[in-house]
Amino acid sequence: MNIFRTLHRSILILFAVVVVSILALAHISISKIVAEQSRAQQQSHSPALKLITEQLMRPLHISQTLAQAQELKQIMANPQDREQDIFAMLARLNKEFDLNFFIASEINRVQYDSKGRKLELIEGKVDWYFRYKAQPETAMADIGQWQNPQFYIDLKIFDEKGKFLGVFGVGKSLKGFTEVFGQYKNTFGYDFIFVDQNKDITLTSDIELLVQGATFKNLANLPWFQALDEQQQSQSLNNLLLPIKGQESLIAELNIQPFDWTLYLITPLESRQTEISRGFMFSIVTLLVVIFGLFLLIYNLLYYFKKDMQKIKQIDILTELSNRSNMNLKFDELMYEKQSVSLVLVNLDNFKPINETHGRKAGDIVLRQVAQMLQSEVRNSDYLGRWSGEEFIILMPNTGPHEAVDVCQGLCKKLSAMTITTGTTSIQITASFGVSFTAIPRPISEVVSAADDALFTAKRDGRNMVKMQLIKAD
Ligand SMILES: Nc1nc2c(ncn2[C@@H]2O[C@H](COP(=O)(O)OP(=O)(O)OP(=O)(O)O)[C@@H](O)[C@H]2O)c(=O)[nH]1
Repeated sequence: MNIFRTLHRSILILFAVVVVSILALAHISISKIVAEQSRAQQQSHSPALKLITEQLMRPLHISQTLAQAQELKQIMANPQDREQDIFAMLARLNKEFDLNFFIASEINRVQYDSKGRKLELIEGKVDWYFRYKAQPETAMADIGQWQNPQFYIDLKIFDEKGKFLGVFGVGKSLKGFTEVFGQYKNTFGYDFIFVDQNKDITLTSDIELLVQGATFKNLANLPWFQALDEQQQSQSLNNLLLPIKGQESLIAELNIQPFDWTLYLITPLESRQTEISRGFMFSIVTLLVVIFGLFLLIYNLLYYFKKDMQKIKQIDILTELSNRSNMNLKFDELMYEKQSVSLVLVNLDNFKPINETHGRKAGDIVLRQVAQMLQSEVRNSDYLGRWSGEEFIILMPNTGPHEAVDVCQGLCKKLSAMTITTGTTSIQITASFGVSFTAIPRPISEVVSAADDALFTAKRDGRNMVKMQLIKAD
């Protein structure tokens, strides 16, 4: 049946739509997760870069710029005569940049700082100076002054002829760093560990790892680093996923070129998971809403198909009139309501020869046009249906048999006057009518049987006429 094919096809199309939607949404969800993941990745890096720029690069940049100044080189070439100028310059810089500055002179082996202090650079006593002097690097970052630890950037100063004049340095209290790190940790949930070329932890957001006294903690002593195998320890730790302090954490590694320091950015996955899962949940909810929407659509379509099929089941396909079973139901309804009914059987005369002469298709056209004509002519209160092959039935509620006969006379006349055209041929038809009546509830078979008798009489008496047969007991 066509309806089944249509239903089948629609379900297949819907199924395809559902599958395509799920695939599309899955794709979108994955893209979202990846985007979220990348965003979280970037978000974790960008504040770190900002921190490096503000806290490390700025002092470096300031000191590098100042180290180029002729005034500094002149003072450092002749420090013993210009001590006042040195202190005045350092105090001025301190005021301007809010950093501690110092000059360590090679000429008189004295260190001057912006707080107005002087310190003799004696070998064996002031370690850093002689250690640094011996190294080839011209810029170095270090932690010193252990009573109040400072982060230092030291630059070697040379005169025009390349003679070593000493060191110009910028210092920043470690306390300031700890505060900034604390803020970053609260906002972004991650830890910083800066290590120098010896893997000594110079700056960190983890207070437990901060330098104590004059001793640095070393990366190699941290439990999570020790848990790595030798190969991992010697390679980059970038993108390693490790349990650190009981939390799965992702490590990002950044090299800070000018000092040959390395920054390890440790992000506990939990902080990222919340963000990513938020995006993921949104996609899942969207997916469920779409699936639910499609489900509702399919459900409604099936519902309407079912209704349509029920309707189709009650309708004769050729004539589109109510079929026999539907007319049986209508009759039962009228009986249930205790209505009197006239029942009419309308049988086309000599229909077999029409089929034989003009073909069955033409016969179908005749049946369809007769059905249309009868439908337009019966009263609004009447029910018309196809009873069998070339036979129609009319139920006339609350209509006496004589009134029904009158209505049928009119129909009989109209039918005989009808010309049906099928392609090039015109066909004339007539019909015989058998009328019966019931005033009380009865089975349809009894009423139809009486109408059939009347119809037989009409046929026998020459066709194209209306006959009535009442049920004996009435
Ligand atoms: N084209 C067409 N023919 C049908 C259909 N249903 C039944 N018929 C034909 O209707 C014809 C009925 O023939 P008969 O029962 O001999 O009746 P008749 O030729 O009309 O003669 P009377 O009723 O005695 O006037 C048969 O040839 C059936 O094949 C249909 O749906 N379409």
